[in-house]
Amino acid sequence: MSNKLTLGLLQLPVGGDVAGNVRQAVDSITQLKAENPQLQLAILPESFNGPYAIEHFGRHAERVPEGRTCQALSQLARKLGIYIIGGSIIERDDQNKLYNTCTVWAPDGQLIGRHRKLHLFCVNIEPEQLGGCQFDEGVALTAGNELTLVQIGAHKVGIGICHDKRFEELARLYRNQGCSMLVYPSAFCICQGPMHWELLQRARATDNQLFVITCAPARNNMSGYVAYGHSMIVDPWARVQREAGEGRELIVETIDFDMVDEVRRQIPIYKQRRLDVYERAGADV
Ligand SMILES: O=C(O)CCC(=O)C(=O)O
Repeated sequence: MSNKLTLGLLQLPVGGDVAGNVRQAVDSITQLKAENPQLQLAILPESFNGPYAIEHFGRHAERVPEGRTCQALSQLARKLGIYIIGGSIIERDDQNKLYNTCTVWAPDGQLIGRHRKLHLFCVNIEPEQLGGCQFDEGVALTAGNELTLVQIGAHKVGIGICHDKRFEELARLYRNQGCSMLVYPSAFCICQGPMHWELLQRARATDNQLFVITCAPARNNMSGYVAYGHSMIVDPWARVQREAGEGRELIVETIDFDMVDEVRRQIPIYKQRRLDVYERAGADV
């Protein structure tokens, strides 16, 4: 049985028109599937339906799964018969709290995962460092409290959103629970992107010996928050298998999960861990 999966990364520009952003996502996924009938999974960027900006979050928030973006993704997944990892949207719950949420849709249109970003993005980087970056999602958003593991075909996939990928503990927990792929819809900015984007992705892959996938918005120099782009597929050897540039780009790639077992067999670090020592030293592993 084939252990392969064909996936698409949609590195799309995001503007202020929510309906237009959703239409663009639907049209682009439809086009990708028409040109690549073998496509099984489409992945969208963080905040793909509205600007990634504190003052915008409340304006384009919606209920999950009743909201318009969610319904569009559900119908599209069913129509095309594919999985969709729906980047992220701003979710509003019944207590009016807002979350940065990734929804995951099965080929029958059912919602099979809802990940509320666990680690809210909060940095204050001074301008001397590549122009600097100040952001505090906690001003507007509430953090999630759950891991989100979904089944894509035969494969267990762990979901995180952008800043979540800085936290090795989360990736380790997913690995412990049997994941062979981690997906992080993301939107690093042009300050931290050059320093940490690829490094973090390859680090998570090296530690856990699995595929690590990111999908980012296209760069737009006119927006308040300038995204770095560079959507990327890193394989379980921690090699960059595919990488987008900065602009709008649709990537289709087939990944082979046999590689996960191959790496784990040849470099068996998981079995070599000294849990006895770590536990004695106080680690919660
Ligand atoms: O962790 C970072 O440096 C960037 C994170 C980010 O942009 C986000 O979480 O949206």
